[in-house]
Amino acid sequence: TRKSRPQRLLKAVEGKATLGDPQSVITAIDHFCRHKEWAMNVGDEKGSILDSLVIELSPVNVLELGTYCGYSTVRIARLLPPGARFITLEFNPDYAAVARQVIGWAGLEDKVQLVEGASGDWIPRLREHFGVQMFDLVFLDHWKDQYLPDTKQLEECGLIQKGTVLLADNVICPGTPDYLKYVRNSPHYDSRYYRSHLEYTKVEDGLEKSVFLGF
Ligand SMILES: Cc1ccc(Cc2cc(O)c(O)c(C(=O)NC/C=C/[C@H]3O[C@@H](n4cnc5c(N)ncnc54)[C@H](O)[C@@H]3O)c2)cc1
Ligand SMILES: [Mg+2]
Repeated sequence: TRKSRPQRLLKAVEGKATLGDPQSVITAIDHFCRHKEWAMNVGDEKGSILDSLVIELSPVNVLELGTYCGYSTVRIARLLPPGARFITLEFNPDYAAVARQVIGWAGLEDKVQLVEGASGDWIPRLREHFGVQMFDLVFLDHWKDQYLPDTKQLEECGLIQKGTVLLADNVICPGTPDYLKYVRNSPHYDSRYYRSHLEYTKVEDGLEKSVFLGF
């Protein structure tokens, strides 16, 4: 059967990137998505905002919701300090399989734990299963209507504590109106919008950074 778009994206990485070189994997994916086939990676423009926030935060415990092909996983993992722990959740087995290979091609498999499953099932189990107490950074990039319920579940499980930074992709396009209203109106979050564009296009989109201030 015809290869899927993620499989074609992986072929582009294998054809163009240098094994063990994360930047070449990022460049190969961006080139593929800009010149061959668009794909819903955070992309180079929003990706550089993500990079600067990861560098500034230097997080020890990171959670990503929605691995897809692993593009943002590689962007984040390549900047993490030694000893950091990075868990990324992906419930589509085909996407997870591609992401494992993309992460492996970047040589970052030792920095990332890709968990195949749904965020709703796994969030309540992260503490006892991985021994993680709280997350310094959560990158939300999965189904847009899942951002709010998953954030509330992370709060309830005590995985969001004072200082935790939530970084949400696509708050304009496709948009996450209920999530945005929640973090912007809540007295427990200090929220800020980083204006950018939908990956590989001129359409407006952006990232929302929300710092949890404690209960
Ligand atoms: C109208 C319109 C359409 C598309 C766009 C363009 C556009 C631009 C973007 O940057 C986008 O992120 C998106 C977008 O829809 N992203 C959804 C991404 C899902 C991935 O996450 C996985 N997943 C979804 N729910 C869960 C879950 N609970 N637990 C674990 N994994 C989950 C899926 O298996 C996918 O791997 C779309 C713009 C406008
Ligand atoms: Mg996105």
